[in-house]
Amino acid sequence: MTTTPMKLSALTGRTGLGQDPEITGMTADSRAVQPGFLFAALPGTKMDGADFIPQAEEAGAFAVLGLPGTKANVPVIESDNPRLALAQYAAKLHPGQPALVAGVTGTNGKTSIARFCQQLWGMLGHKAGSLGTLGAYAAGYEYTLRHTTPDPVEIHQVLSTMATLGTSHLAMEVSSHGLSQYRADGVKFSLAAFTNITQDHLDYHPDFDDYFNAKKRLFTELLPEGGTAVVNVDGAGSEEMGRAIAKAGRILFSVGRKGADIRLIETAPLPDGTSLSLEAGDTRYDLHLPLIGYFQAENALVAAGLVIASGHDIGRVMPLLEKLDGAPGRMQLADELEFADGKAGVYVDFAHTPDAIETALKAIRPHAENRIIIILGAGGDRDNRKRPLMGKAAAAGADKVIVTDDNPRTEDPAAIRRQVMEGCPDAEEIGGREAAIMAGLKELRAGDVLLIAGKGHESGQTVGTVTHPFNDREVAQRLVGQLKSQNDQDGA
Ligand SMILES: CC(=O)N[C@H]1[C@@H](OP(=O)(O)OP(=O)(O)OC[C@H]2O[C@@H](n3ccc(=O)[nH]c3=O)[C@H](O)[C@@H]2O)O[C@H](CO)[C@@H](O)[C@@H]1O[C@H](C)C(=O)N[C@@H](C)C(=O)N[C@H](CCC(=O)O)C(=O)O
Ligand SMILES: Nc1ncnc2c1ncn2[C@@H]1O[C@H](COP(=O)(O)OP(=O)(O)OP(=O)(O)O)[C@@H](O)[C@H]1O
Ligand SMILES: N[C@H](CCC[C@H](N)C(=O)O)C(=O)O
Ligand SMILES: [Mg+2]
Repeated sequence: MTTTPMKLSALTGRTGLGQDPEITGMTADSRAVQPGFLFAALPGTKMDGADFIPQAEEAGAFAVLGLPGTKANVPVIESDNPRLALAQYAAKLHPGQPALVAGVTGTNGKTSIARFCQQLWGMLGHKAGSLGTLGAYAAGYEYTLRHTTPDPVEIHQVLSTMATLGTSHLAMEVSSHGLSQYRADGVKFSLAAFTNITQDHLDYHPDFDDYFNAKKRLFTELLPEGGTAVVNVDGAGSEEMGRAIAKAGRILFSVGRKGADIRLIETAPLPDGTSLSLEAGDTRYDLHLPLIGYFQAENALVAAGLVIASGHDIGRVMPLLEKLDGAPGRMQLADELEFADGKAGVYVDFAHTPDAIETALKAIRPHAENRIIIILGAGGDRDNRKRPLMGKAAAAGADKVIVTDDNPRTEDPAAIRRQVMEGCPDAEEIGGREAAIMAGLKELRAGDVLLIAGKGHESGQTVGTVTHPFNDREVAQRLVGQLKSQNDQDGA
């Protein structure tokens, strides 16, 4: 990571500050202040950062950034939008980023697309990276993140490190929280992509319009004029987003069934993937995508669109889709149970919104000769209005529903389960996630599929404020192992 200590005046462009200390770092958390730091006193959702100015000064802050009227004993930089100012200053203090950064937003599909872009660029010979829910990755570099779109200081520390390592292409997820909190406003985007918008995060956004408008910022404010925006035209909200993009003078690259640039003509499920027939210009491509589920095809096309818009020939990019690996925990086959008359697949998926539950169940249906059993819960301290809708989508698309705990966080797990079950009153309720997975496995017969939804790649389950190790795939594999050895013993 590059940090360029700067005089406060040079960093902020402000003069007449009285003192002009050299700033060596910055943070919005008083607990992370070190001598020489600028402390950003941000009004938050729970607390007011201005209340922590004395602690920041005690820890050695040389300056404070805050709303007009902020008082401190060190120089104060007043700003009507201190979050935006923090993002701009972080980009200056930690300079450097991959030359090409593509931002990906939408309710579902961001992580998958970021991962696919990283792989495609890599296959085309670039040093490529991805940043988002799974963490930050580039060749020889892995960094754990607590957020899909981290705070601006962390973003620019990571981007600056990636640039130092020679990363030239980066796909990064830009969440609606990130957009409404200006976390990524210091990033220079060349490209952006939109997947879809359906209900999520209405605990944070006052209404759906606010959620939509936050996502729109990526295209109308962060992507510069003349930049290209790739849109999945089959995604909910894509028409309105497309109009906003065109109105703002950004170039629209559309993919999907009604895509102008890449048109999906036909798709069919295969035992181990999806067949795609596409048209781009006058050329037709018949491909075998090694990923299960139509939604993966949508995401792969958006990724291909970004890579083509980054300057690669479509004829070179398309065949590479046949080599994509799925993102961890997204419709991933965890294990199989074998019976005398056939097998039953156990899949792990990260569906944690009503639309994703519906989509994931539709995606897996062609792979179930018999029943689909779904295990789901809902995260605590998150949008509670989506819970009954998730339950309803589960009941509509599966043959049997088991409602269990996701990450209850600081909420009462039983109360969350009750809210999910408002949408699926006939579901079986099993609080412990491991017990629920075991019950799901024991239900399986030949031709059935078990879909364990909601936690995907996650390596822990957060109960209260403590995160216990828990990974759906590993737990499922261990329990399948137990069942197999039990069956072997019974059969012996
Ligand atoms: C709702 C939300 O997004 N909150 C984020 C926001 O917190 P906030 O500004 O509201 O914080 P607050 O607790 O009210 O405190 C106000 C200020 O006082 C400061 N403070 C507080 C205590 C103290 O002792 N000293 C101090 O300086 C805080 O650092 C903060 O700057 O800014 C914080 C610092 O960046 C984030 O850690 C925090 O994320 C919370 C923990 C969170 O859970 N966020 C999730 C919902 C989130 O951002 N998710 C998105 C979307 C995921 C997806 O769709 O995939 C993500 O990008 O991950
Ligand atoms: N294009 C899509 N349309 C609808 N559902 C999708 C799509 N892509 C993925 N999904 C569903 O959403 C889940 C999460 O996918 P992914 O992690 O790629 O999305 P995300 O936008 O990064 O999610 P998050 O907001 O949690 O970071 C998948 O496991 C799948 O169930
Ligand atoms: N980035 C998403 C992930 C949710 C995953 C799910 N397992 C949950 O805990 O709700 C969020 O923080 O809302
Ligand atoms: Mg993600």
